Amino acid sequence: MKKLYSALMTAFNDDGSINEAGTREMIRYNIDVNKVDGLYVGGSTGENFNMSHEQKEQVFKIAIDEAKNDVDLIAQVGSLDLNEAKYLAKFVTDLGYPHISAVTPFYYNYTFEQIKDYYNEIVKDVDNELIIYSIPALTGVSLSLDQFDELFENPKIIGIKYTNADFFLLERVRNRFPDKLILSGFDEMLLPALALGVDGAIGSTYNLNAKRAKAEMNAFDAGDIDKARQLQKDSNDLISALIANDIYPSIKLVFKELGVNAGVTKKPMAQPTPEMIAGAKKIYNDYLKEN
Ligand SMILES: CC(=O)N[C@H](C=O)[C@@H](O)[C@H](O)[C@H](O)CO
Ligand SMILES: CC(=O)C(=O)O
Repeated sequence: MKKLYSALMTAFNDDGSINEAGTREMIRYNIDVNKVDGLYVGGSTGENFNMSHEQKEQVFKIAIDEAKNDVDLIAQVGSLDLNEAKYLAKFVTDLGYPHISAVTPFYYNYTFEQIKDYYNEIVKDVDNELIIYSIPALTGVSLSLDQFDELFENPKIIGIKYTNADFFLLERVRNRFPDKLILSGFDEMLLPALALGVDGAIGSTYNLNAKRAKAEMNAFDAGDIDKARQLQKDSNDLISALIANDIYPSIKLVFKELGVNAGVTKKPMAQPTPEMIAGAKKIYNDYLKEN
């Protein structure tokens, strides 16, 4: 069975502090209504790279406290501060997170040797398994097939969250590492990723659209490609509208239409404008009301 994970959002108050109740509401909605298989905590969608260290700890605590063992949990602990990444890897492992993940270190154009050292350091002192978070469009770091192979020499590194539109590389990765966990990261390209044999998907829009994505996975597994394509088309109408309205703040605004207090994004992410709020209402009415 392929797994579907929502990339958990963090509900913020207007002053940039964490809205704990709202964050818990989103976790519950994902578990109780979306019925996702898991949550990816502290990723891009969670605005991890906007947060203070204390806020990262707070979110990791809230998520596991609310989700308990109801769904799988992956904690993204990667940081430009390797000591922080190592600390958080231990912190979430002690909290009981079954998996960790770490973004490729970015900004300084590290060599592959330095990137490899970063990953080996993060897992060295923790009894946990790590999923590489590869997102070249945001990090500028593209790993090659041979480089993934070298990272996988460490048995604690078990998979890739593959947020990359390079499907040639995805095919090469899938077939070179049949036993590794490959999770697709671009929601709008779920169907081609399924065709190449990914084990599941993690994404921001599953917060709102998990049922359709699950139905698409099921249609694909049943060999009903026409149905899967129709569902991907419907999803992409929604995803296009969310992107045009500014995706992260808009997912939170649509959550409000669903009765979930998702708070706002943290500055410098966009704060809601009247146009954005109207846009989110329209997205809800056009694509989600009947769901
Ligand atoms: C940067 C980012 O948010 N990536 C997400 C996951 O990897 C995706 O879920 C996208 O938000 C989504 O596919 C829309 O492009
Ligand atoms: C999956 C993705 O969106 C994230 O890192 O949040």
